[in-house]
Amino acid sequence: MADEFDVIVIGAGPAGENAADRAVRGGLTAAIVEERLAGGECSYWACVPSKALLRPVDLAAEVARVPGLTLGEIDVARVLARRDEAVSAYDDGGQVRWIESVPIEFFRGRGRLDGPKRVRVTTEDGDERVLTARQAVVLATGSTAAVPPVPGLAEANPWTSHEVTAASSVPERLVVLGGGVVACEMAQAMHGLGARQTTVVVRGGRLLGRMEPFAGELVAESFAEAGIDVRFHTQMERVERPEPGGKVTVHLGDGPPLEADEVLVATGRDVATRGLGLDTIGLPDDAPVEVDDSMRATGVAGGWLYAVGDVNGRALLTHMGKYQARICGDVIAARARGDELPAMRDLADSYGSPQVVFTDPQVCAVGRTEEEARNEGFRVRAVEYDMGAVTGAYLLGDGYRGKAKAVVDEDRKVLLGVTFAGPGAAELLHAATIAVTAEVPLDRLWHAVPSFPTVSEIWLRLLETYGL
Ligand SMILES: Cc1cc2nc3c(=O)[nH]c(=O)nc-3n(C[C@H](O)[C@H](O)[C@H](O)COP(=O)(O)OP(=O)(O)OC[C@H]3O[C@@H](n4cnc5c(N)ncnc54)[C@H](O)[C@@H]3O)c2cc1C
Ligand SMILES: NC(=O)c1ccc[n+]([C@@H]2O[C@H](COP(=O)([O-])OP(=O)(O)OC[C@H]3O[C@@H](n4cnc5c(N)ncnc54)[C@H](O)[C@@H]3O)[C@@H](O)[C@H]2O)c1
Repeated sequence: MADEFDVIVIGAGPAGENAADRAVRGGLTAAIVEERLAGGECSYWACVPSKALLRPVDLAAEVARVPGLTLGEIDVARVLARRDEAVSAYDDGGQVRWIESVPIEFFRGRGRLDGPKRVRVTTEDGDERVLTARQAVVLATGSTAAVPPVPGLAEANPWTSHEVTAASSVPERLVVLGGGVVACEMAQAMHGLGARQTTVVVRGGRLLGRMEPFAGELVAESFAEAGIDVRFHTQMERVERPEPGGKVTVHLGDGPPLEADEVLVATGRDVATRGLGLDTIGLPDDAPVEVDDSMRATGVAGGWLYAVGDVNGRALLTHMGKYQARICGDVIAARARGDELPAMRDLADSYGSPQVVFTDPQVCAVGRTEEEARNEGFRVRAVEYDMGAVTGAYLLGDGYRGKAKAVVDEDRKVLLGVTFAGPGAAELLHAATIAVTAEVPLDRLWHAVPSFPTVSEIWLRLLETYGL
């Protein structure tokens, strides 16, 4: 095996794999270093298993809304088996074969920067090898679950996204800490699969605090109806678990303690930079790796270091990491050829990344919220519409509840952001992403006629509400 490549990527998650792939497509040689499983968090402990667990729960909610259909018991063992299939039973053979077919050289081991353009790889057995990059090193090491310093919490060995997505059984009583995306999705999945007593402990007053407020309100209503107990404005003060794996007692800032079989911590992510050798090149190792819009790390002499995906802290989403990676691989190949192509720049992150939260109701958004747009100084007008009043939504089931909001830049008459919250709303998002990213003028968007009777008629209603 060679020790010298044009590009060396550390981390074979979705971002790392795409960066290496694009560099090779651009005519370069590439190696990728992965300490665990090729495919990264997303494939085994995040997006893929969480959605495999949520799908039956989502479908059960849909069935319950259609008169004449009756849902039987969810066969949890089969749901878990399908999740195992979705994560290839935690075997990355298929991914490694794809990597090698590109061709990208695959190194299993922990990668660490060892000075400019050098990567030290340590295998599980402790063998070491130093690889040298002719053009660039790309950091794509992702992120890990953050565990806040609540007394007794770490000692109680709580679940994080890793354990909950890989669960081999469903706890009867679950306490979830956090009110963000992981907390909402996994509380819903676990509750739907049998965690009959699910309590979500939220320090603030909202679920999904980064999105338009109505989104979290609709999810909270749906949780209350389903019997998920959401405690707002509550702190987790102390946790006790005298027996490893045994019962957990969670003490809150107010009210009686909660008894549970498991605690899930879903309070955000730490970027995976520790021990990566950033100190060998004068960068901090406890913060996201700052990059410019070509994904090149700032403040590194010679400009040979790049960072894509969660590790640069721009947008903690698989599709955005992959997008950044495509830009990164193309830029590295172009610079190696001596081209400096200004078109290859990250524009999408600055518009506001699209995101789908797979709860019931589904929540999806792209661009800026009204509050963000106003804070950034845009002259804004926002319009809202009740999605349940759209014929296509009504036909999806009884009691369809949902809401949509469009945030308009009044100076340019283009959309700055769109949010939908409602059952099945996920597939509405890409139209919004195109409208926001392509800055389609509203009087042009008016001529994009939605089909009857689809939920997409919400577009027509939003534009009519705006005054078109
Ligand atoms: C429960 C959950 C559900 C999610 N669902 C979604 C979703 O539905 N949609 C979505 O877009 N996003 C979702 N996300 C976010 C998504 O998982 C991340 O944004 C995505 O995985 C980031 O990709 P990445 O390639 O940057 O990093 P990762 O997927 O974290 O991959 C990084 C890889 O680098 C390896 N690595 C780290 N350090 C080293 C080292 N020193 N040497 C060698 N290898 C190393 C790791 O082992 C890992 O394989 C979810 C996250 C969680 C926690
Ligand atoms: N469907 C999806 O797109 C999807 C699904 C899951 C995760 N993700 C991504 O993964 C990332 C991580 O998700 P997440 O839910 O862990 O993070 P998050 O940032 O979305 O939410 C973290 C939550 O924890 C709370 N919190 C933080 N510190 C706390 C503390 N000390 N005590 C109590 N509460 C605290 C925050 O107020 C917030 O409600 C997100 O940025 C998201 O983009 C995406």
